[in-house]
Amino acid sequence: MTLSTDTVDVALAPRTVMVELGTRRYPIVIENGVLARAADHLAPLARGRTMAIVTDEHLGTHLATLADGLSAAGVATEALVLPAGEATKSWSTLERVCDWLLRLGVERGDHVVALGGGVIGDLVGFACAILKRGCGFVQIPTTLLAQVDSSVGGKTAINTAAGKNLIGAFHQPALVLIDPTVLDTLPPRELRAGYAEVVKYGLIDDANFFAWCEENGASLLAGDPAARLHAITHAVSAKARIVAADEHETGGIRALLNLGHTFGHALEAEAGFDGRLIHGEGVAAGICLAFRYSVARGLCPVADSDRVSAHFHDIGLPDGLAASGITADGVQLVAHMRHDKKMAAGTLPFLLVRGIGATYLDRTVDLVDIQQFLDKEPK
Ligand SMILES: NC(=O)c1ccc[n+]([C@@H]2O[C@H](COP(=O)([O-])OP(=O)(O)OC[C@H]3O[C@@H](n4cnc5c(N)ncnc54)[C@H](O)[C@@H]3O)[C@@H](O)[C@H]2O)c1
Ligand SMILES: O=C(O)C(=O)C[C@@H](O)[C@H](O)[C@H](O)COP(=O)(O)O
Ligand SMILES: [Zn+2]
Repeated sequence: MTLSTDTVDVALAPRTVMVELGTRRYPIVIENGVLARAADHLAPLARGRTMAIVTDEHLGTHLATLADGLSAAGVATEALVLPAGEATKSWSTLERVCDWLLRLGVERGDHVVALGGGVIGDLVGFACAILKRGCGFVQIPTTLLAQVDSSVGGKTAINTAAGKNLIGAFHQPALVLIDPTVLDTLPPRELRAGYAEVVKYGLIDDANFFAWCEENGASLLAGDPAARLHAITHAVSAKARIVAADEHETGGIRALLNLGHTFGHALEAEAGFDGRLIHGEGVAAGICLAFRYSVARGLCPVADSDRVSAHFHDIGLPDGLAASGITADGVQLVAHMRHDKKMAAGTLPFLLVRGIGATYLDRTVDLVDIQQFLDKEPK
C-alpha cells in the first residue's frame, strides 16, 4: 500500500459544529472558500425553487460569488440589497423585506438566505420568523462578529426608538455557512468590533481562551488564517453549547452571552444607532465597565479588570466610557437600561464577574448604584 504524500493542514481544515436542538438541530459549516461552493449545501434546501437572498450594499462581490455558484448548480436566485448599517434593523426595513418576500411568493418550506453581518442576519431572521408565521432561513455571515456570534442561536430582532433589539423572536436558522475568507474585505474597524465578541467567550467561562486571545488577537486581526479559523471554531462551539443548554434564555446560562451588553446597549441607544459606536465597540466598553463595577463591589481582583481593559486598549477597542466617545451621565444611561429585556419585576439581573472566566448573573444590583458608579467613571 502506498501512502499519499499530500498533507492536510489541520489548522485550515474544514469543520462542522452542530447546534443540538433536537428536531431543529443544525450544522455550522466553517470552511475557507465555502461561499463559492454554497450550492452543495443550499441546492437541497432550494428544492428546485428560486432562492431569495437578502444582503447589504457593501457585499456586491460576495453576492456575485454566491449567486454565480448557485446558478452554475441550476439554482435561480433573486436578491434584495439593503442599505448597510445599524439603522437598517428598523420597522420600515422589516416591512420592506417582508413585502419583497411576499411578492416573490416565498413559502413556509422555502429557505431565505441572509448574506451579511449581524444587521442583515437579525433583520432577515426576524422577517422569516413572522413571514407566514415562520419560514426557513440560512445564515451566511460575512463579518467576524456574525461568524463568531450573531449567526448562531436564533436571536433575531430589530431596534426601535425605545432601544436595542426590543422587537424580535427566537427563530433558528436551518444552516450556517461560514467562509472566513470573506473577512479579507471587511474594514479594520468592523473586524476589531467583532473581536470584542470573540474575547467575550474567554471572559465568560474560559480563562485559557482569554490567554489565547492575548497571545493571538493581533495576528487574528492581521488576517492570520489559522488564528481566524481557531477563534471562529472555538467561539461557535461555545455558543452552540450554551444555546443547546438554554435556547430561550430562561435558565440563566444563555444570559452569560450578554456580558457587557447592558452597558453596551445603553451606549448604543444613547448614540441613536448612528454609527458613532458600533455594537462590538459598545460591547468592549461595556465589558470593561462590568469588570470595573465588579471591582468596585469587591467581587473581582483589580488585576483581572486591568488585564481586560489593557487587552481591549492594545487592540484599539474602547475600554470604557471615555473611550466610547459617548457623552452621557449615569441617569441617561440607566434610563436606557430600564428597557433591557432581562428586567424582571422592576430589577435588572446584571452580568458581573468574579474574575477572568468567571461571569455570573447577579440579581442584587441596584440601578441607583450603577448610576452612581457611571457618574464616577472618567468621561
Ligand atoms: N443575534 C445575535 O445573537 C447577535 C449577536 C451579536 C450581535 N448581534 C447584532 O449584530 C449587529 C452587528 O453586526 P455586525 O457587527 O456584523 O454589523 P453589520 O451587519 O452592520 O456589518 C458591519 C459593516 O460591515 C459591512 N460588511 C459586512 N461584511 C462585509 C465584508 N465581508 N466585506 C466588506 N464589508 C462587509 C456591512 O455592510 C456593514 O457596513 C448588531 O445589530 C447586534 O445587535 C446579534
Ligand atoms: O445570543 C445571545 O444570547 C447573545 O446575547 C449574543 C449577544 O452578543 C447579542 O448582541 C444579542 O443580540 C444580545 O441580545 P439581547 O437580547 O440582549 O438584545
Ligand atoms: Zn453582542
